[in-house]
Amino acid sequence: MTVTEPLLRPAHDPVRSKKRKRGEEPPSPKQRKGQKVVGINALPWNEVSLPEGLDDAEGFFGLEEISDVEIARDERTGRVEYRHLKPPDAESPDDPAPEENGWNGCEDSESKEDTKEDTASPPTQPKPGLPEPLQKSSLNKSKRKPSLKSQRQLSGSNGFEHLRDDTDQDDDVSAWHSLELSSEVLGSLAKLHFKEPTPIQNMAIPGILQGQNLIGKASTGSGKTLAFGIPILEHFLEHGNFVDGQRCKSIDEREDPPTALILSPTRELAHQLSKHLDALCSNITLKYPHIATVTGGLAPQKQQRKLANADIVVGTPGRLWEIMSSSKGLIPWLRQIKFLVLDEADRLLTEGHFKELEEILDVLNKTDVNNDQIPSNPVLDRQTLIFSATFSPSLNYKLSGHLKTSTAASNSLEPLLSRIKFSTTPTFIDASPSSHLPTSLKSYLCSCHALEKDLYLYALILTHFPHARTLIFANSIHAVRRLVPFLQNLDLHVYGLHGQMPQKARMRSVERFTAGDQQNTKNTKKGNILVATDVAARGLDIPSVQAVVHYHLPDAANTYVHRSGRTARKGNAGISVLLCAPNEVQGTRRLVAKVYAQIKNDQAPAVDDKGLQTLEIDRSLVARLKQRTTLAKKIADAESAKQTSAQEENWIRTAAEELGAEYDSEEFAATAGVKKGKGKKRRGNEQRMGKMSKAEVGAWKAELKGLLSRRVNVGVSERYLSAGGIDVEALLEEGDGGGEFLGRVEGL
Ligand SMILES: Nc1ncnc2c1ncn2[C@@H]1O[C@H](COP(=O)(O)OP(=O)(O)OP(=O)(O)O)[C@@H](O)[C@H]1O
Repeated sequence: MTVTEPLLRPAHDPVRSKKRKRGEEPPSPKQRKGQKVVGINALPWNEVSLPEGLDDAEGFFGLEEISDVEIARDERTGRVEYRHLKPPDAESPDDPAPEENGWNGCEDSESKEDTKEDTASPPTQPKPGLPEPLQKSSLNKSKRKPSLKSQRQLSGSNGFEHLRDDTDQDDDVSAWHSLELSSEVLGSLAKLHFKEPTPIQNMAIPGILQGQNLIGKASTGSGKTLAFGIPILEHFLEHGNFVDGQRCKSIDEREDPPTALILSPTRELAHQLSKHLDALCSNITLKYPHIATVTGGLAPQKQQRKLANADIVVGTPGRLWEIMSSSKGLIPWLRQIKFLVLDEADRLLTEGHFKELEEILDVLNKTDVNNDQIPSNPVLDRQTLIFSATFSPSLNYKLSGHLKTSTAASNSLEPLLSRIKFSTTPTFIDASPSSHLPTSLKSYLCSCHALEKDLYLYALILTHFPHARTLIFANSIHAVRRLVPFLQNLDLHVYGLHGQMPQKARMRSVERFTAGDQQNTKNTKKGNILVATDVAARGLDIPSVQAVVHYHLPDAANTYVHRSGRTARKGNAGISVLLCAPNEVQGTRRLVAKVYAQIKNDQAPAVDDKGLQTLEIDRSLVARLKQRTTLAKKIADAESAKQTSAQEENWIRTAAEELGAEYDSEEFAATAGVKKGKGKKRRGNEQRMGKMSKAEVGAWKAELKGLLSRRVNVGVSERYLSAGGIDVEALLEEGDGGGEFLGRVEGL
């Protein structure tokens, strides 16, 4: 039987076949020839794109289809087999197959799907006439043409598009030669324009290639991902399952264990790690490893399918454990990995996060003498690699000066070492022994009244980085939900990110924030803002984030390091500003001093506010912005209160209907206001705001629009001007159309 129409596979349904269309030719023997019979998971499934509004509703996110599949039953074994009939030249341009040696029936499109899944905008088509880096490269002996697949894997809005091969010349990568990497990997590094290894890469790669276990510390944005990614890829290229030089999986994929399992504390970081590794494979065509990303928020069935075919598994512990514990064959298969990587290890190992990781480590380390395939002690057969920018317990102090967790140990690595089993004592590498933060980062503290943080936040954005890509951190989901519409009402480009958003919306926010300067900054000169909880604090590598604002103070010094590390990456300049109420200033200075203190043998650092400068904002300017922020806040509150009360009412109506009780909306409104106890005032306010009529809110909006269209009188005094703190040209320039505040303090 041949399926020529698309065969749809909902994420949770078994495969159903369709008949060949009437009048359609059965596949010719020629078509069949050379096309291998493969397992269902090795077929090149394509994700069905859904309309934007659907998000991942009701499990439809992850729906996949396939066409031109022949399904046959082996008469001898009774086994159902699959053969994909579409020859490579008939593949759609969106799904090109490797060009050489005909179609490889063993290929899958895991990595492509990962990229697609994370990409709201359509993927960039490969550029016509793209140069042939392999032919030009002096390092590559092979004259193979790069496949369209490898070009596509670098396209799309994944943060790596700036790395795409868009030059006529390969970069000189001779600085990598001492690391003795393969020509494939060197070719990829050339394509990525990574001319030389970063210090952590220089220090970590040789040892890992020699088989060491390793704990690697280096400041944020210093290239830790490739420090472990390169040796993993080298191992895969040397030992992977290749037939005639092509990556191949047998029908029973479980026979080929994956090379590496990489664990990350957040979903965004896991997806980013996959893309980063994908980019590293840009020069590798037929031996391309399958990278499976396993995180919460996406259909588990689809991830299970991807897992079965994976060479490198990247995941968050929660979802990975969910899949592992429900699938019998997976555990012995994963036990055979050659590399176990814990990225952001100090976070993964903190209490609360550790439970599922502990389960995973337990089963991965378990000895099994009854299984021939699995080494009786799997720990001995694998390398364990651990990375972070912060390992020191001294950074785990709260503002109050107490340790946040019970990891108080004389030796900072002790807690780690006690929780993880290594085959041999790991080597500890510290690529930034005297600093936790990138040297190109400037840190500021801006003091304001606790109730005026919104106003100061707005003033800060307008006065200091109106055109920048800015990341604002808040400590609660509620604060993110409140700040996003507040800033949007002030005509700023703002997106939100927190753990209660559907995964697809989370990805979209990061993509839009990342793509922002192409979309709007060029045209409107507006900046681009992401308001996030600490889900964005670790590992996210968004290009050109110029400023980080801590709207709420970080809970510990290491959180400060990771949040601030979203800017000033790869030696670029960046600023980090802490918005602080007067009573918080002292504790904050103490906390940041821990970060800046010289670290020697991980002693408790001396209190030292070196590195943290005070940022003053002219209070008379702030006062002039107050009317705008008051209106923006009132509009945001009214709209959110309306939404909340509609949701609550809906919920109560449904519950009443289910109980067969009568529901009176007026009675509900009356009683809701008289509830006593905590939150009564807030509920009262919400009710009041929810009752605002459309006309009243409309009037506020009109008033705010009027204010935003007028320039703010900066009231610059002669003294201020002569002091050189104000950009006079900007002051005299016509407004940007948005009625923005003019003037900018240089030197931040
Ligand atoms: N050798 C190199 N040359 C130039 N750029 C590089 C090199 N290695 C990595 N990069 C780039 O540097 C950026 C930061 O790398 P990466 O995300 O691995 O940093 P990190 O140390 O893991 O940061 P964090 O601690 O915040 O997770 C990425 O955009 C990556 O592509």
